[in-house]
Amino acid sequence: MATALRRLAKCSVSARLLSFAGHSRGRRGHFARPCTVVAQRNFSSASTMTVDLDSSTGIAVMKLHSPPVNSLSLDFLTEIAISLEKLEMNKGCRGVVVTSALPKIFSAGLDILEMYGKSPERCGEFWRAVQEMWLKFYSSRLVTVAAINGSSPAGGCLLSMTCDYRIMADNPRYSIGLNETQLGIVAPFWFKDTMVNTVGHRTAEIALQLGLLYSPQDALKIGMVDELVPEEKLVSTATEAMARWFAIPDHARQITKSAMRKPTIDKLLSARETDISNFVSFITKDSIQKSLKLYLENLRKKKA
Ligand SMILES: CCC/C=C/C(=O)SCCNC(=O)CCNC(=O)[C@H](O)C(C)(C)COP(=O)([O-])OP(=O)([O-])OC[C@H]1O[C@@H](n2cnc3c(N)ncnc32)[C@H](O)[C@@H]1OP(=O)([O-])[O-]
Repeated sequence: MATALRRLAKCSVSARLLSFAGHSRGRRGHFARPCTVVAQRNFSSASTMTVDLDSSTGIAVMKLHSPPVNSLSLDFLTEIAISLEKLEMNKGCRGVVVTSALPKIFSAGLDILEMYGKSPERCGEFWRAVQEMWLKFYSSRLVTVAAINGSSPAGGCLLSMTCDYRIMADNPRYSIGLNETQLGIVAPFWFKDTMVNTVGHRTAEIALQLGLLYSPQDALKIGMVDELVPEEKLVSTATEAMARWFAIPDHARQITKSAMRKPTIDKLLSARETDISNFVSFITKDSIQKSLKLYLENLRKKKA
């Protein structure tokens, strides 16, 4: 299953390059044949998520469902990327709302168990999937709205920041931010760039160094999220928000999105392999493995 998913994901990379307005030719200078995707009105992609496309509105709702905390493992990242790819290739789809099917948690971020005690090869494979998920969302032709219905640390925050618009449930028990330094690890340059593009350089500098997690109210103040609503109104508000974006001709909006995001995307595309080897040599260091072990133990103690 995992191998099949990853094979499909490779096909998906080519499709992303084909589908994104403004730069449809891949960096390697060739067109690859897109994957064949059967358009469906409503479909479930896998047990770890549901994707429902309303063909009357063109809005798909992607609900993440990987208990206990929607942590982003290699397989889950691959499934998310493939699901977005299928929607990209469906002409009836114009926008996607990303949310969680789990109570209180949007996503706990990258699966720490994918970074702890794993072989360098596996770490490299995992990191490529993280990159792929980011590339796919950040360059999506679709209008993407994150409906953040729970805590969203680190990679969860990153996923939401790849979207065009973020709406969070107004619950002070939830938090959001890039807290990597609290784990003794470092957000790579493209996490940092996404944060800078979202909240500005100075705020990102403080937030990243201190690994800050913000309450929804504070996240709204710094522009990490765009709107707060009561939790029960989250998905309906997200679909309403979508109408503002749909009112703009798709091609004009897509080319503008590309112009805003292309330099950040190109920076990763031109350094993908180096970024993977940097990650692998960093994460497999004894000192970093010790930090992760300690963090995992603390998570478990907190639970006990
Ligand atoms: C360079 C790299 C960049 C890195 C980027 C990242 O995203 S780094 C990621 C940074 N992410 C973070 O720092 C977030 C850390 N997580 C949290 O802060 C909290 O879990 C929570 C607020 C998300 C949910 O609180 P809650 O009280 O509702 O739930 P709970 O706390 O009781 O956890 C339930 C179970 O899930 C487990 N588990 C949790 N997260 C992860 C994970 N990411 N992965 C794997 N497992 C995880 C937890 O150990 C426990 O397992 P057990 O004991 O049942 O075997």
